[in-house]
Amino acid sequence: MAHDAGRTAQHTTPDGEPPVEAGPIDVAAALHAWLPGRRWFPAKGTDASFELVARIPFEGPPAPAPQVFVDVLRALGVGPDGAHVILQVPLVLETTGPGPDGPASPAGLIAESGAARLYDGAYHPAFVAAWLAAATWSEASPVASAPFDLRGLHVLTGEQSNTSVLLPHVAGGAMLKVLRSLAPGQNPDLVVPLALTRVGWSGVPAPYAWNQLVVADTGADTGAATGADAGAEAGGKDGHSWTAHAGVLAELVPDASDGFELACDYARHGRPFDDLARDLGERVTQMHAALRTAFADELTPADVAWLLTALRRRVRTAAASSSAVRGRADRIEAFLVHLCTIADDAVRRGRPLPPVQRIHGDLHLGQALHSARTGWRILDFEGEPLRTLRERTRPDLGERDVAGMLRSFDYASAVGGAASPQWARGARTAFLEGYYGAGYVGGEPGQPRDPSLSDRAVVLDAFELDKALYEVVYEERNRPDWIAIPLSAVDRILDARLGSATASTGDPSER
Ligand SMILES: Nc1ncnc2c1ncn2[C@@H]1O[C@H](COP(=O)(O)OP(=O)(O)O)[C@@H](O)[C@H]1O
Ligand SMILES: O=P(O)(O)O[C@H]1O[C@H](CO)[C@@H](O[C@H]2O[C@H](CO)[C@@H](O)[C@H](O)[C@H]2O)[C@H](O)[C@H]1O
Repeated sequence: MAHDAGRTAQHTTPDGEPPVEAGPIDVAAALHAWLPGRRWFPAKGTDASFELVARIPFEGPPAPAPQVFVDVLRALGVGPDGAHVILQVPLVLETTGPGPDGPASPAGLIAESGAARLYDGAYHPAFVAAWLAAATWSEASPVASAPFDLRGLHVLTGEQSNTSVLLPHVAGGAMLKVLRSLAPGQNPDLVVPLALTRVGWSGVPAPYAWNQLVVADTGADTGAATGADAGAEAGGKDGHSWTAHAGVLAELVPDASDGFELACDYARHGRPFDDLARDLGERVTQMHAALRTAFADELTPADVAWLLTALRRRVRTAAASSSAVRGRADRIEAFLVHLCTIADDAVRRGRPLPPVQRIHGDLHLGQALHSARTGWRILDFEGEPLRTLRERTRPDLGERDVAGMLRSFDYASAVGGAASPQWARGARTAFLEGYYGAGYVGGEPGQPRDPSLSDRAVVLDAFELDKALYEVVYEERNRPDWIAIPLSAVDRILDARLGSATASTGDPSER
């Protein structure tokens, strides 16, 4: 996008160029106070430090309309293994009122001083209008062009890693997802749904439009917002500048319920979730088939040794940040040795694992929307936010997604307050029947009928354990009150495979 150099001449760089003319508002100080309290900030409660990587202006109506820009920040030491995380903060600075696109929601106000107001762009129609005008639109999207009808703009609240903005009147109804963490190159949350819709799978909301940021990490010019072709290699690092997908506009799924809220509600009222879980299992099978078609070049034979190495590495990562995980390290290692024996045995008997393939990577009930009209739709292909992009997009066994969903039934049972463990057991079995089909149905409760699926059951246990360990770290950082949910799952899985332990850590509060 060619930006309006006249209007955006105040953009800045970390090297001390003049800041956006924010009047009396010190943007850096305002962000420093505001960011750590955001749900999408990667490490709550830490005294994180930030550096401004780039300030990127968006085109918009001329002054005195509000200034629209994106601050790209490096938050230090808050990412996987203490790495830094690059954050995107779209901002709107009003100096003489809201401007032609209308007022922002007061919930988006970051700071004010005199007549000047600084807003989180996701809450401000000036940012959304500028974003839509700069976007690349997919061939599959309904016709949409400026001026956009932004009536009803509404930012969703909830447990989100990004920020979703409901736009009921854009392109017949759409959801704009502002990605908060940026990683150079292609973002799977755009590329995967685009590829799935292009192979004709309708189980995912179709992406309508997207934007990319070109970030100049050093030097005088800071970058530009573009709607580059998502099908083309998005570049990544290139000398001093790099590109990253920064947001996606997707088809709105109307009248849909969030899968986690729905399941909690069923659990709360003691209503079996089995039928919905079975349908969801079928949907996930279809998703894996569509992913194999869309990413056929990624199908590779599973390498058991590699899988084990990856599991061990992830256990180490979890143990490094959680004493509760460290206290269970010996039993976890014993479980991995047990897994190794079973895997070797399966290979000897001519029952190798299926090939690895592109998967969802962070599948749970909150990533599934249910509507009476279209059944289950799957969302959010970004992978686990605490992992590196490379790890998140690596081909893997479909069982990782299956295990993610199984963990979610456990969470729904705990959070919804199911009266009996049978609620989660019923949902698990039905989901597995839906996923594995005839090979699963008719076995002992919770066990597959087809013996070759027993090996997969061990793999499922391993992935459930892996996910529960990830959740322990996730909950420690985000919802410490919920840590008992994954920790008790860790103990349950280890006990079931190794026999029960008298005390894993000695600290009952950790169980
Ligand atoms: N296309 C859509 N149609 C309707 N609701 C959606 C759509 N996309 C997302 N949502 C809602 O927004 C929530 C967050 O979306 P998600 O993609 O999971 O974001 P995050 O990465 O922030 O977790 C979902 O749980 C769902 O309730
Ligand atoms: O949806 P995100 O990509 O932001 O995923 C992260 O946050 C999830 C919570 O919102 C977290 O999921 C965990 O909690 C869910 C209930 O809130 C539960 O259904 C999941 O099974 C559980 O893993 C997810 O792990 C995290 O990556």
